[in-house]
Amino acid sequence: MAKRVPKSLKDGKTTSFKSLFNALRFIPRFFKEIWNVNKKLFLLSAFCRLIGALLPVIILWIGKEIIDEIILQTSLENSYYTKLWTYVSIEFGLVILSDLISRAISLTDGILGDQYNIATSVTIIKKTNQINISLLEDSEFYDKLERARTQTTGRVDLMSNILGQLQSVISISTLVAGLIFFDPYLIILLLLSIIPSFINEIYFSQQQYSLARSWTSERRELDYLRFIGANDKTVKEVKLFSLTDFIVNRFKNLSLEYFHLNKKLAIKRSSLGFLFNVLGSLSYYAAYVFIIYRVLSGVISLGELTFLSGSFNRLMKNLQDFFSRFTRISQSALFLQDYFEFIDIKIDEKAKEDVPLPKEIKHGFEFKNVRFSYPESDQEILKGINFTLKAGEKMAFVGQNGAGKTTLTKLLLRFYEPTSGEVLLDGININRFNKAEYQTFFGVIFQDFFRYEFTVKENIAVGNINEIENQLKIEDAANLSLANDVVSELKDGYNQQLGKRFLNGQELSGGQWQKVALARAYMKDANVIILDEPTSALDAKAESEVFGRFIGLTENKTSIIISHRFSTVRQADRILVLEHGKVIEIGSHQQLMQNNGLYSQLFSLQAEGYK
Ligand SMILES: Nc1ncnc2c1ncn2[C@@H]1O[C@H](COP(=O)(O)OP(=O)(O)OP(=O)(O)O)[C@@H](O)[C@H]1O
Repeated sequence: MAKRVPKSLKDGKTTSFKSLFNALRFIPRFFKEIWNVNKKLFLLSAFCRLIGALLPVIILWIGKEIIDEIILQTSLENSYYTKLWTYVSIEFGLVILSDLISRAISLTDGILGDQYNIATSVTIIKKTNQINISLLEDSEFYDKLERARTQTTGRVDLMSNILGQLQSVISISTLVAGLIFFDPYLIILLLLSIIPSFINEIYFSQQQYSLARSWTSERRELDYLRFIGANDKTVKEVKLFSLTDFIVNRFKNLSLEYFHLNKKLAIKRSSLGFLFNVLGSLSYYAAYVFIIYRVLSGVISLGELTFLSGSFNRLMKNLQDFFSRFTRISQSALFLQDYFEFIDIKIDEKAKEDVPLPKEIKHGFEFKNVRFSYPESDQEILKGINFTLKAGEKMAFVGQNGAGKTTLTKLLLRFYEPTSGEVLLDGININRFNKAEYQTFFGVIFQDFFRYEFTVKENIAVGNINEIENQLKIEDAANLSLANDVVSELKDGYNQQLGKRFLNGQELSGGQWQKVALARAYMKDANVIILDEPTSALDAKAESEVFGRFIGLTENKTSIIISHRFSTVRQADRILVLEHGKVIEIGSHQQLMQNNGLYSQLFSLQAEGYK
């Protein structure tokens, strides 16, 4: 982990008000997405909110009529209560309707939110798959991905808040209209009561978001520390090396720093918030006294008093909600910006994919003066590579750790582009083929293959997921990689859950996992098979058997094997020896042994070890 530069709110990296408001421009696009997710439900939610917005003022009005009616009837000699009971029944009906509407709103919001959540998660997974691997290794990009991935609840809240805001606007307008109708001066008191706390809210929420955003990579580090500190995969080493204190201290130091900054902000926000609220209550009571005074002087009725004080109270609450929701909206809109910026990342602008992919390889691949450095690294890993891999040839890559063997295959697979030089397939630069189609040419098992915590069957089928229901093919693949031996020992056979994360999961040994992963390479009828140290964890007998089967099966197939085991390597048609990013030898086992170069030295060294 790189050394971290501590951040505070004063480090100039805070998000400005301008960017906060700027983020609001994504809202129409956001609603278009929600609309596309479920049009009917969206309309229903909007309709409920419209009704919900009009109800408060109607209920207050009916309340006023009830009180005025009571006063009127008590002053009459012959009382007549039908009108009064009608008003009471209407108010009762409206209160029930109001409850129904608010429940309907939270229900529709919940369902819409869940559906939108699913849709965005799917978009993020698909987008991540389209993005160039080199970009995935960029830490700034990783932060963006992290924010897009983790802030789904922020986006769902945003929807409720915006719809709630529209509802508030209608409610506020009707209440203000009522207030203006009776006493326009009350509006001034109302504004006085609300504006200071609004400024307080908006200022602090912007500060809080800035803090959270500038700490994205530290929060990622905290997650990572939590992961290595409490995880079945790392527990052995953590215990054995007594790493718990080291991890705990690192976690504590980092999280306490964040906690203190956050605490400082929260305390400031609450204290100022309290002061401004006192100001709000003062204005409310000033308005109340003003209204009572007008009742006492006979200008307005008692019913109107209840209506006005009720309206004022509600308006104050609605405006408070409106403003605090406004800050929440602009804050979550920043999360929205992260999401849209992520899904808008342009994919492979440079590629001119203008040549159709051949059905099969005629001549082979050629590396021409290929040089390569990893993005954001000055170190040149491949330094002018020239060689051909002929159609149908079995080639082995040999060399010491870090020589560049895996990197060579990554360029062949177009995970990265050469810094200079080119890779050709039958004389055509591989960049000119559609990348996704081109990659289907290959069946690859990487050195760091992934151990999916799925069933055995699914673990094998990931090599060609379209064939997941083809049990015969899965079993054939398992036979070739010796995974069938592993399966026969498992309680649930091919349906055995692997790993320890889920119920009834069974962990495998390193070699057993490798056999299962190797079966993936046989699942598709690939033109080229690449095996990067496929047998490193297998015992000698299993390795020789696996490799024998591989040779037999791939007789006419182009293949690359990366291995440190010379018993495997020697069976290849040709062997390419890499040292410090350069090809220093290439030829058959016999030729290289006669050369007496690095290959023959390494071979003899290993043979010595077996004597
Ligand atoms: N994603 C990456 N970003 C930056 N440097 C990398 C990356 N992957 C590998 N390297 C560097 O590239 C060099 C070559 O790595 P590569 O994995 O190709 O070696 P290799 O010959 O396959 O080694 P091994 O036998 O240990 O698997 C190493 O120095 C490594 O540190």
